[in-house]
Amino acid sequence: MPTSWADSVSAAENLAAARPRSSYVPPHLRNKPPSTDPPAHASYAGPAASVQDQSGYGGPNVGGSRWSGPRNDFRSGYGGGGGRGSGGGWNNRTGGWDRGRDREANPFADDDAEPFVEPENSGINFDAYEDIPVETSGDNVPPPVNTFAEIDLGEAVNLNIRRCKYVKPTPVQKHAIPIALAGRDLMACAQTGSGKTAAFCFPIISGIMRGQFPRPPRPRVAFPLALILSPTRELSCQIHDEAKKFAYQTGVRVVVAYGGAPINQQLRELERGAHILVATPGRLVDLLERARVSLQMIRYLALDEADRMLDMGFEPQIRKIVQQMDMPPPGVRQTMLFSATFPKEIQRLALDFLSSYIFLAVGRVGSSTDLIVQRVEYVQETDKRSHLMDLLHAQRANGSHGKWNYQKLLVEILMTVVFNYQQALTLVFVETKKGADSLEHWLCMNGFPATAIHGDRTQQEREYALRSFKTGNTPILVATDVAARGLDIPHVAHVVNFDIPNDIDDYVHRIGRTGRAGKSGLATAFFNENNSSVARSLADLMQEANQEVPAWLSRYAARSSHGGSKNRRGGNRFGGRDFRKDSSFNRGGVTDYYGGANMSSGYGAPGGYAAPYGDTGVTSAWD
Ligand SMILES: Nc1ncnc2c1ncn2[C@@H]1O[C@H](COP(=O)(O)OP(=O)(O)OP(=O)(O)O)[C@@H](O)[C@H]1O
Repeated sequence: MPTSWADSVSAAENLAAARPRSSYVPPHLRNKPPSTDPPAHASYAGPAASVQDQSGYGGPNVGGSRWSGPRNDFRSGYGGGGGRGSGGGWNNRTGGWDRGRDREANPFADDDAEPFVEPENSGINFDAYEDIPVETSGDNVPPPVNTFAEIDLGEAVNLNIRRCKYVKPTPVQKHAIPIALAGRDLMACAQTGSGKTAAFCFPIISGIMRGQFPRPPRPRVAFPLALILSPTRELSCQIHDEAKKFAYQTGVRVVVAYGGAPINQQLRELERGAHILVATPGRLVDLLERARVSLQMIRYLALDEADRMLDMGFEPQIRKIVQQMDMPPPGVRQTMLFSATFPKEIQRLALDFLSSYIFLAVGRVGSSTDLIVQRVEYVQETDKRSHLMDLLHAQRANGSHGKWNYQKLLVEILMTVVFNYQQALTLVFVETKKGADSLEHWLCMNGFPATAIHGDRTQQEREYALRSFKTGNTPILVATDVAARGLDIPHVAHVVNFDIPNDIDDYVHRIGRTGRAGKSGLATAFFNENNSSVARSLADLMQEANQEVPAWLSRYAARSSHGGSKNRRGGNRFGGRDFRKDSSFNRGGVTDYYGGANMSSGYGAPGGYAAPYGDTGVTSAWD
């Protein structure tokens, strides 16, 4: 008898291995009554409605009209049996991608070859997340879980969780997964590196596995059931890689589409069928305009880095994709927004995309994790390069010499990283593409193995640079904000903000490339007069993360708060979480949220987004 979740997964794995091959049940047949071989989980015998039953959630918007309306139409065409005559698509045993499932490449194969692999993916300080404050708001919030065993994700997904070496869910997973499995819309804010990708992927994969959907109506057109949008090509690729691991041998097919790469190959992949499409907005709009993708069967929409996706640069494209094509409206599809930062004006804007959503904040909205040791150095513009060189020299010598010395703590962190991983990686953020090229060149000329990534490089160059950095061949990466969000590079020990961003949220995301999954990291910022507009929010952020704030920075902060900070967060950054709790929200005319009213404000409506960021310096992260 299994005594723990790990034991039961292990037992299930043995069982799966022992089971004869012919007993494999493809996903489109899993909800059918059992023939000779009973399903592993009784709950899998039902359609999506049984998920709600399990959760205990009985809110009006889910149990009632939300699910009984157009969503039922989704399933009504299912069950016609047989494969499709031509083309790809799921539910087709003879002609579509199902044919190739046995040949599904093992996405875990590389992990075994990974030289730095750890015995379990629990992180050095994973328990550091346990005490983190969590806030949820909205109607009938489903209760959190403590273990993966409590969540019925299905046998195949459980096996993949084990293959990922995830021992227990992270706090955002504990809360977000039950909410998503209950069919609820969600706006989730949790710190960088805290496992948000799995938090939206697991429920999507599980929902597709247990759901019943009609066959795609047209050949050569992809009709994904889930769409995951992210702001950069590299992040989309990473989410695709992760999702393929989580979906391995579930029968759920994940396809990625992003700009800068040949479209023909992506079209071929799409033709073979895509349950889950991970995409950057620009390439997706292209595919939609070519009528090679239809969104009419979308059942799940996830926006990763949602605040970035809804800010000025991306908003028109997102509106086009979500509101002006053939995607089902809020309430029919399930929408999930995730980020580490959620400015209130973006929360307000997001109302247009959500239906009676739950707001989840793990830690304070927009805060950084205190696993990252943050240092701010006063460095004049002209001295930045030599200062960086000192810093890199000190790092190369494991912190043991050099005029730059961050005392004992720094040495400890670097030594830990060096001893644990042999190869500590350093990510240096600059503001402009030209600046990235020039700093990369200068570092190389001075004997430091550096490469660069920014929006003016070809996709091939970008991918090469990232690969070379990840593998440790080039342990210094100079980057613009194109690498600021979402990228999960395991051995980044040090993030240097050579140029401090104008937007404190960008700073939060940049430093979040280290100190991930419970491990500690170091972030150094070069501050000077040019950054005074961000002094206040930087000092507040550091204080909140229990970091030492230099006295000179506090003086800058005091000065900038008198003069009025240009930073978009202004005074309310640390004030609240769910903006629906603000009195100004209720005064804005959208008063009836908790009564279940339709919140959609539309363009120019009183509750809509009227306050663009102003000069945010977001020049290089668009894909
Ligand atoms: N339950 C878990 N146990 C152990 N490790 C986990 C768990 N969930 C996720 N991870 C690992 O944590 C790391 C960070 O996860 P992820 O990239 O999803 O973070 P994130 O919250 O999306 O970060 P960001 O805000 O930077 O996008 C990844 O390496 C992932 O494999």
